[in-house]
Amino acid sequence: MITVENVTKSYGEKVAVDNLSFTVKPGVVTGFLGPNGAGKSTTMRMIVGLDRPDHGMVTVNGIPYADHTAPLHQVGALLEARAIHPGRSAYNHLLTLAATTGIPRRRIDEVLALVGLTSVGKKRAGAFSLGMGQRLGIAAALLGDPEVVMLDEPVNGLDPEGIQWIRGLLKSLADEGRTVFISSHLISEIALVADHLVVVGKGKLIADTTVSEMQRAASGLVVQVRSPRATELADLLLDDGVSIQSGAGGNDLTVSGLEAAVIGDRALAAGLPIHALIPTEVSLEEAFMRMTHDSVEYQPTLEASAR
Ligand SMILES: Nc1ncnc2c1ncn2[C@@H]1O[C@H](COP(=O)(O)OP(=O)(O)OP(=O)(O)O)[C@@H](O)[C@H]1O
Repeated sequence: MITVENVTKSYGEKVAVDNLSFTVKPGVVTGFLGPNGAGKSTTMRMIVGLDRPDHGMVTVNGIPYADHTAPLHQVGALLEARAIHPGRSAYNHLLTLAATTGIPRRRIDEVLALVGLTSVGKKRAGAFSLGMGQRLGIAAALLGDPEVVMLDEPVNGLDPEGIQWIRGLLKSLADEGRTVFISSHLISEIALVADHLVVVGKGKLIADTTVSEMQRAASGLVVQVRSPRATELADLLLDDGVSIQSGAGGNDLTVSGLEAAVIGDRALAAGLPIHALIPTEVSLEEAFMRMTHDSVEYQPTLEASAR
């Protein structure tokens, strides 16, 4: 279990994490999602004590990381900045980590097998592909047989087979009762591997939800409506948070911000006929973009996005 409570962290004037609170529970894969610069890596660094909150508290299994007597058994982390000596073999890289933390040698063979690198364990890590490098990073994170596994952008750059592999691995770690916490700035990546989502933007919590709830909430809110009295209906529905676009024929409306049932009820109450009422499927990408639009730190300028 990871608990982040009212955490704020600034670098100079820049507020990287802003009064953030959430809990990551054991037994499920939780995705940590947000646009670039949202504060994900900063939060993860605070979880493993590489950075200190200015305010608030971060605990792992009830106590701050630094206060654990055997922290590698508590949290295994793969953070973005990986330091692997390119001339060293995968085995020796893990041996160095194990030796400095009192982990027995046999565990190295176990984690190499777990990530599918047994046959290349003696090869130079410098010759590894991106996917093999990711596997080695994950092997290092699992070395201490940790209760909490935390990986920063683990799917980044993996091919479909690699993604499928990591999905299976993360699910099996969660099924063993571990806490699994992974970050990404792409919802398409995280939806493939996570069940629960913590969404942040500009250092603040935007949503603490499941992938399916997020899809459902976003999907229901764009509705295609057809009515021979569309203009009157549009006037009736228009309100704060509701946007309406008219179709070319004059009878069609695209209503965002109201559920189909509410539109139907209001039309009935006003005696306006409805000929079609169709909730539109919104992709997860669109749901995520809507949710985080105001929190994207580096918006493309109109000129750049038009190019
Ligand atoms: N050591 C630092 N010094 C100054 N500013 C920093 C430092 N670390 C992070 N920041 C700033 O804090 C904000 C949050 O950065 P962070 O790396 O935590 O975001 P992120 O969500 O992990 O982004 P990404 O998806 O791009 O990795 C950014 O604006 C970043 O520039």
